[in-house]
Amino acid sequence: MKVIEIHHPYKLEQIPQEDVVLVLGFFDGVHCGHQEVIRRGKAEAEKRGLKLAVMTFNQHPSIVFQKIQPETMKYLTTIEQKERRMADLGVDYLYIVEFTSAFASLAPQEFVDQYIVGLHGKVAVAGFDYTYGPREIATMANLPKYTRNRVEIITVPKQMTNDKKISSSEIRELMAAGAMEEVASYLGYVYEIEGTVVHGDARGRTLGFPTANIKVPSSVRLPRKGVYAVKIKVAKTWYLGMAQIGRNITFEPGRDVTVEVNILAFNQDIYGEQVAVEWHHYLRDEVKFTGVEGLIAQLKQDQQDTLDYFKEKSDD
Ligand SMILES: Cc1cc2nc3c(=O)[nH]c(=O)nc-3n(C[C@H](O)[C@H](O)[C@H](O)COP(=O)(O)O)c2cc1C
Ligand SMILES: Nc1ncnc2c1ncn2[C@@H]1O[C@H](COP(=O)(O)OP(=O)(O)O)[C@@H](O)[C@H]1O
Repeated sequence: MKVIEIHHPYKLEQIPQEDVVLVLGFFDGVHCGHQEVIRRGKAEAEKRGLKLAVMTFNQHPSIVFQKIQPETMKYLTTIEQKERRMADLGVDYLYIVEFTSAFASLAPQEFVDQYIVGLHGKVAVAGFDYTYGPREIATMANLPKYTRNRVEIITVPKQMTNDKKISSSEIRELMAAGAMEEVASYLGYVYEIEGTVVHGDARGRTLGFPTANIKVPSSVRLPRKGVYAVKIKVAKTWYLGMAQIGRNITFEPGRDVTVEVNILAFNQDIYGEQVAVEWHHYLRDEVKFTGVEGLIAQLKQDQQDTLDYFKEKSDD
């Protein structure tokens, strides 16, 4: 897959000179609904012997339209995660357009001329609610008016599970509730974050439960605070772990939220490693203990609960 980063206006030499099926969307999370749209594009591309291109943005349009501060936006996928999932879905060209005011102010006709026809889109595929300008006029229903027979248009209807629309906002709500199994069923994979192992207060080892403190970019959306059964990938190997997203309230009231993972049956120095954490199951809320004994007893219980959870899952 070739990644093409675009800053409006693009340079002609950036655009591959071949016809493509072009799939449009922001695709935060690349969830089951998104996957369906992209698979539809892939099928159309294969049918016609064309390459598959996807156009997404470097940041969410609401940063420009609703004047949201970029650092407060929390995403389900980083650009790198999105790229990997797109590559896995068989995308040939991934356009990442910088969502700037200049780009946002394109009229629908300009957008279609420059960013669908101009990117050699012979077929445009998007979800039913895709917009490319003012909500009232820049709809999928109006797209033929602007493409004027130059492009075949395929609108993918909303994808449902249990009578609910699969949407990034629904997934964000489930994340805020810690409902990670449901999150996984909507995403089509277990929610995953990536970060670097940094130094903490070196207290974990004194409790008998060393924890890898994971620094994640501020744009990464974390599940609700609490304790989870997780899997963690260290140097290409996956391990079981128990994690806490919290403030270590027993020791340091008021400190920032940290992500820490005690890796089960593991004893290595991994400071500086890039790791990935899969959030499988919410176990409990963070508790303020009156002494370390209570915390240690609870950590032993968490370890057992984690093992039980994964054992039950593998028995299914
Ligand atoms: C699975 C797990 C559960 C935890 N639960 C709690 C908790 O309920 N209350 C709390 O104050 N700290 C909890 N902690 C955080 C410990 O207090 C923390 O790991 C310890 O202070 C070590 O911090 P350090 O890595 O900065 O040295 C938990 C940590 C893990 C890994
Ligand atoms: N089972 C384990 N789980 C997590 N980290 C471990 C484990 N065994 C050893 N380590 C190492 O110990 C470090 C954590 O020890 P800890 O005392 O909690 O210190 P810190 O406060 O710096 O995180 C980890 O970053 C890692 O390098």
